[in-house]
Amino acid sequence: MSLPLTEEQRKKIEANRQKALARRAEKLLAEQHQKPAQSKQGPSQNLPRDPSKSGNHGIFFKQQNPSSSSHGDQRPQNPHSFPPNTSEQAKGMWQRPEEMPTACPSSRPPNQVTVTGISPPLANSPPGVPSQQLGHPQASHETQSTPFANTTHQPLAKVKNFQETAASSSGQPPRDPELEARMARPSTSGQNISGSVMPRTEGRLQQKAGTPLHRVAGSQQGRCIQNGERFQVKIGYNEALITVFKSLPSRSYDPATKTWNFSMTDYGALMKAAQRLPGITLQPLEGAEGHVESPSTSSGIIAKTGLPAAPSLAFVKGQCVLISRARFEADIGYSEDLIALFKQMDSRKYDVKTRKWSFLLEEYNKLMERVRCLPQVQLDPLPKTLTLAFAAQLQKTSLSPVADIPEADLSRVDSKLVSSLLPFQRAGVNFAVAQRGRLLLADDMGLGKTIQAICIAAYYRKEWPLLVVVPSSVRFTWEQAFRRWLPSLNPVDINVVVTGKDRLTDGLVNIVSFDLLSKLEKQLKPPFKVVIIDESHFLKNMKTARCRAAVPLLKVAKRVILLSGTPAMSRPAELYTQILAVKPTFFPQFHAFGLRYCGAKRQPWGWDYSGSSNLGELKLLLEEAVMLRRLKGDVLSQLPAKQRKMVVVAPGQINARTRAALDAAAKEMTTKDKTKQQQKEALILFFNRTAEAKIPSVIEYVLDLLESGREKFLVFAHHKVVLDAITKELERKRVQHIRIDGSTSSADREDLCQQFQLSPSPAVAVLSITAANMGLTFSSADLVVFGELFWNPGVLMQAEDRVHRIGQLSSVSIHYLVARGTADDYLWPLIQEKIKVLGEAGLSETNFSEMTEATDYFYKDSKQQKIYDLFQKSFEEDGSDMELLEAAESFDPGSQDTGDTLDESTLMGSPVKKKKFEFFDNWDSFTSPL
Ligand SMILES: Nc1ncnc2c1ncn2[C@@H]1O[C@H](COP(=O)(O)OP(=O)(O)OP(=O)(O)O)[C@@H](O)[C@H]1O
Repeated sequence: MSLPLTEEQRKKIEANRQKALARRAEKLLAEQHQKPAQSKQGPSQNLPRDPSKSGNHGIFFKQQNPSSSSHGDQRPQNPHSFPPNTSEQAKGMWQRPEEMPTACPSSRPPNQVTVTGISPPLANSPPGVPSQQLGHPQASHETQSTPFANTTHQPLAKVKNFQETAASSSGQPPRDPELEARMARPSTSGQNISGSVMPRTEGRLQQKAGTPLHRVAGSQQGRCIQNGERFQVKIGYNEALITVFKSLPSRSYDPATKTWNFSMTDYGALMKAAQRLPGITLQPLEGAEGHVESPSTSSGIIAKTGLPAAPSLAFVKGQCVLISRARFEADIGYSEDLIALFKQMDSRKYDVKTRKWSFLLEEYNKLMERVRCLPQVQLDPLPKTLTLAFAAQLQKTSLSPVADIPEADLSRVDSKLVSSLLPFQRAGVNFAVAQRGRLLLADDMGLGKTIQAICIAAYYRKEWPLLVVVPSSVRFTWEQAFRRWLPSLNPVDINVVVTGKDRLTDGLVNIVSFDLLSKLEKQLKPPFKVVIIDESHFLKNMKTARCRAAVPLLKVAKRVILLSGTPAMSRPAELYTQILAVKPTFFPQFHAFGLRYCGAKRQPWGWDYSGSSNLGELKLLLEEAVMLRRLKGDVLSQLPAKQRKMVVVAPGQINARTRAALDAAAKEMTTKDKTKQQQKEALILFFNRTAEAKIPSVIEYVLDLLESGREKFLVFAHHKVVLDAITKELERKRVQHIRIDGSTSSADREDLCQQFQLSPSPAVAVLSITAANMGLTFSSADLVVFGELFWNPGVLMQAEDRVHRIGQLSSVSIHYLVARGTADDYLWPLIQEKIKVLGEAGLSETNFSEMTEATDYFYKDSKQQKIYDLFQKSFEEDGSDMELLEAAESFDPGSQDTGDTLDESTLMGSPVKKKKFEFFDNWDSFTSPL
């Protein structure tokens, strides 16, 4: 009597049984591999029928691979894209060569062999062999020579039959039931092959469909490794696996490394076979997981129907993408015919890294014409806009990697302006003229977009009146710039629109803010022919009133000069309105633009355009026909180390009570019979009132800078009340900032300074002119804003040098905010005068008046002269500084009897929406012309 088996023994026996089972399966595979002919005629009715007996002589059909496109669902989504006479092919019907459409020249290269009479099941393109998706040149090469002849795939097909039967009956829906139904013609044997009918020879393998094979204990693990255009399998010895290896046509054994390697054409087949071998775990190639089809795909269909496995009737879909000024790429999955066609192109190039083919644009039309003759291929053309923009390259009239831009004739423009243009600015004007006065000038901040825009506009002076739309904080700066650069323009012809009651067309040059423009929309008829839009990214949102007012105006204008250092802060969608303004015909509908460049996705709630796609191509298109962008680093050698700019801030923002208080203080200073002390007190009051009056303008300017994408900058002010107001506003808007004033301890100063220096996100350093003008390094910023002026230029320059110091790699921009009708009227010329003197004495290397638009800022009438003299005298006397400093520190507007408290509603309220600047940060990492 035998003892009952222990649990352990039972397990061991079961494991052995499974092993034997597996061995037998592999043996069967091997036998079938070695005797394909017999197996076809053997007892199993499940095996693929011999096509030579099926009346399919002279078969020639195109390869399809339902999963070969790189665009998701690769099944023919648009039946209309097929030529009608090829619909049979699209349905998976086999065709004789003589039945092939003859309208198109054969896309097969002359050396391609069409094997007749043989249609082995998994010949060169087994359905589901994923390597075909990879567009591998070698794959195409190999498969061309013996398109359908390799019968050694049959055992693999058998493996598939066995495996896929299980999978397909395990509840997985077929990938394309329609296609499956079309293909499932009755087999000649009349045998309906279902998962439950298995070859008798498989013995125990005749398990019920859906019953998975058990993995045996002690499983073997290996991995696939890419090796150039082939891949290698690293795994220990396994008989069944070797059998599979030997069944693959591209196999090669390297005795040195004792490893097998294969062409990518066999990757999918191998992985599938390996997946089903008990005890074998093969780690796929990195990034190639998706290339192994699920067992329910077309190969599974063959297993079920018992049809002679046909070469796959794959449908490949893709698109053309521009990759340089001269070349385009076919972004599409593998198709043998397509590769054959590609190889006929003289300018073809294959990129091993991306596995994509590219061609010169001059071959574009030829290629597209021929691709149209491949019914299983849908290669979407380049957008029409691109073919128009690159027409010269398509017609082979220009293949230069950079656009040739002719020198514009600027003889009609003021010579003062023309002679001041830096070389890159001159190139900018040339580009604009070459674009017939329609462009987006997207130079980095501080590169002098203003001087270029004025020059471009002046080139079209005959077409004026000119409209200049700007953020309200810089209206007067623009006025000054016109005065400075176009001396031929009579100042009375410059019309700065300040209120909704002003006329928009009063001047030859009309300067208006975005917000007023939308209010004065009705006055835009007849339309302006020449328009400048400063900070054109303000138009990025089509839904805003400013955009609705500006875009129609720009579409009909003859010349459109858009200026922005940050045309898009985060995504390509933000560029749309600006492109529309410059080139209204390019993408008249946003959706087309969104599909191509915004990675548009359909969501349950509608389309999502917040992504990005084909950015390299977008960059090329913009550079060719819309935009010019230079970064500071590109032109650094042409830039001065410091660029100063006087920003005339809006007097309209000084409210009536503050204005009255200012006027009263000014009157005090000029009233006769005042003692020296009384005059000084009046001067201090004037200075303090100025601080108070400037607060809304300073805040508006700072917020405009943030909205324009300025990430890190310093704001200097003198009065505590101004510093308080700025920090309060930054807190309100949740903008990161630090503050250093007289009350900050030395230890804290260093910490705060470090915080600012290391901050990766936008940050503002709010600093006291007198308490933070030395000993601190803020070299991570390249912009300094002076919200207030200070009478001592030495102190200002020291403050400027917080950013302009060792560690600073860029040219530094300095903006001085100057308010008309305030103490600034006197302080600014005073500062310039002092610097001039210092310069003459060799003590200062810079001259403010040469660096700014302020040359004619100061209008000296007798009263102003008197005040100016008083300022000059007071600040030159010993001790005045101290008095003023103390007075400033103790100044509290609430305690003065003006009744003026800071009303938050008067402060600029535009929220700082977007701080991170990503899209254009990466601009230069996109494809650049070859
Ligand atoms: N060729 C030049 N000659 C003299 N000064 C110049 C020249 N180009 C620019 N500047 C000065 O450089 C400063 C910055 O120029 P501008 O304000 O036009 O730059 P921007 O590109 O518009 O910058 P942002 O984007 O910050 O507005 C101004 O003070 C301007 O006068």
